[in-house]
Amino acid sequence: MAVRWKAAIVDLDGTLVDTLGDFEVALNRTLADLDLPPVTRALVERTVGKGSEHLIRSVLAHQLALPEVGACAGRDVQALYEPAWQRYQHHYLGINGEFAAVYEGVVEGLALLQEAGLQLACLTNKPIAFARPLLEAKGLAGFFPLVFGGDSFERKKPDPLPLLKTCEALGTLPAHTLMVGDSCNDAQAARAAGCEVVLVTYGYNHGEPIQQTPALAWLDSLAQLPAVWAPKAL
Ligand SMILES: O=C(O)COP(=O)(O)O
Ligand SMILES: [Mg+2]
Repeated sequence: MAVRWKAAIVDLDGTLVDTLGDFEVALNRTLADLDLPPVTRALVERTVGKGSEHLIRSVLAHQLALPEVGACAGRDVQALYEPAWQRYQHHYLGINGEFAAVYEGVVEGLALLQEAGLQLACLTNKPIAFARPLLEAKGLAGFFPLVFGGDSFERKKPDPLPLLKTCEALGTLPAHTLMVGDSCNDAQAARAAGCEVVLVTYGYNHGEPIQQTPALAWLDSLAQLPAVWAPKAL
């Protein structure tokens, strides 16, 4: 069956790898350094998806507002952001991949995309310095000749710019490039760039059901990708 796309751009966190454990550990070591209480995994799950800067700012705001923390001069998000970002990079790079797992069906799904003749690029909102070693550690780097992070371009998803730039690097038109992601950020960026989008149901979407987000398909596993181009195979 001929596939109408020449390339696929694949998201990382929540689509290829379940990284909530890494986020939780790196954030909680950062918060401990700053003498702030730990976050819950549920808060992390609701907050990831818009890059590390957004994650750190949101978590600091949430923890500083806890009744047990109490107001203290000079301890606001603005003042704590820079030290938090420094500690977070240190801790994240120290554990990158250790508390994370590749989702079932990912290796099979990526192999199916390759067999269908699609070029692959990984496009994540996490910093490129975190993304490359994570893909290496999880045995997925070989699938992706192109990897771009949240700091690779001027703006992050949901802005269409990173998708347009990735299409340029792939040498494909957005209309011939499929986006595979787990959140409304991926879908919004794809729509604005002119790429079709397939969403997985098992990732992180700010606590909202992903089925509310328009997409070509919502898949429980990347191994179901052929159903998108050959619906009768289901
Ligand atoms: O770091 C994040 O915010 C999530 O990144 P993602 O784009 O790979 O889902
Ligand atoms: Mg994601």
